[in-house]
Amino acid sequence: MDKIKVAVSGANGKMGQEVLRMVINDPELELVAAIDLKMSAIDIGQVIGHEPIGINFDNDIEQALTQKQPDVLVDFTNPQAVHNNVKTAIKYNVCPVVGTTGLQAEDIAEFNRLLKQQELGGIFAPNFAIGAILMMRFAEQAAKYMPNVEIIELHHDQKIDAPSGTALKTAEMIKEVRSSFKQGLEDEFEKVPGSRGGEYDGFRIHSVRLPGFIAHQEVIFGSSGQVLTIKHDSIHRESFMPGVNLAVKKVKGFVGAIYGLDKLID
Ligand SMILES: NC(=O)C1=CN([C@@H]2O[C@H](COP(=O)(O)OP(=O)(O)OC[C@H]3O[C@@H](n4cnc5c(N)ncnc54)[C@H](OP(=O)(O)O)[C@@H]3O)[C@@H](O)[C@H]2O)C=CC1
Ligand SMILES: O=C(O)C1=N[C@H](C(=O)O)C[C@H](O)C1
Repeated sequence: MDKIKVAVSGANGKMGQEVLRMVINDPELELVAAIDLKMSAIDIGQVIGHEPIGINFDNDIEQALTQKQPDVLVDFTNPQAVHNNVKTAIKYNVCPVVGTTGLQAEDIAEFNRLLKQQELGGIFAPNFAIGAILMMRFAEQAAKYMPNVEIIELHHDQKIDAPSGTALKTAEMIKEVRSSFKQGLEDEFEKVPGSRGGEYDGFRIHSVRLPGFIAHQEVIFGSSGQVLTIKHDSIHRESFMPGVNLAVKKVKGFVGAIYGLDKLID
């Protein structure tokens, strides 16, 4: 069987390096391009404790994709870079597997349209960790019975976007099953602006950013005389790799955009 040819954008980032290791260690996959800013100054082989690879591209996604003709582009960059990367991938018939967060519903809709035009599949997953996917599913189930809810997400202090993509996806899933209403007192006021967090469909999302954290989320449900907390912790970025690996292997099997890894799991 032919190996799946994989290009990685954001290759020198925290997630990108983990993806390079995962791809290199899977005999069914072939790493063909590592794309990042200032890439030519870096020995990416050394960065990930591997012999020199010699497939570095300096943020020239077009050159990387035309020269190396990958089957799949895995993108872990930032909310500014991801649009152009995805559109370029689709233009060159490369299936995008995107972990980058900060995308809006309109972006996914546009990617879906472009993917369908080219008869390609694409996966856009705010969280690739199976534990986080279960946490979101359990929260969705709980919200049917306990509609008073708040989300607290906690991440490392290098994270650009807030709330996290995971918190937003959780909120969207809760909104689907919860009758919309505003929680708390009508005349509630904040003595320190922002102290009650961001409001989404009448409930609150809180974002904590501190060194020491990787990626964590609690979904807290309260009702009369009881509290239910559903909590997930990614304590290493390895936690995301089985999900990325699954997405890389499945993305050529359908047409259009899938939003959320839960759609690939029974
Ligand atoms: N879906 C999931 O399961 C997960 C998603 N994420 C998301 O993935 C994204 C990346 O996270 P993380 O690895 O921690 O971030 P990092 O900042 O560590 O990595 C991002 C990398 O992308 C590079 N970059 C910036 N612009 C471009 C571009 N135009 N082309 C190629 N590379 C570029 C950056 O370079 P430079 O530093 O020089 O700017 C950096 O090396 C975030 O959006 C985060 O929320 C993170 C973890 C899990
Ligand atoms: O930036 C991160 O680190 C993470 N980002 C994703 C998000 O925004 O939900 C996934 C995970 O939480 C780690």
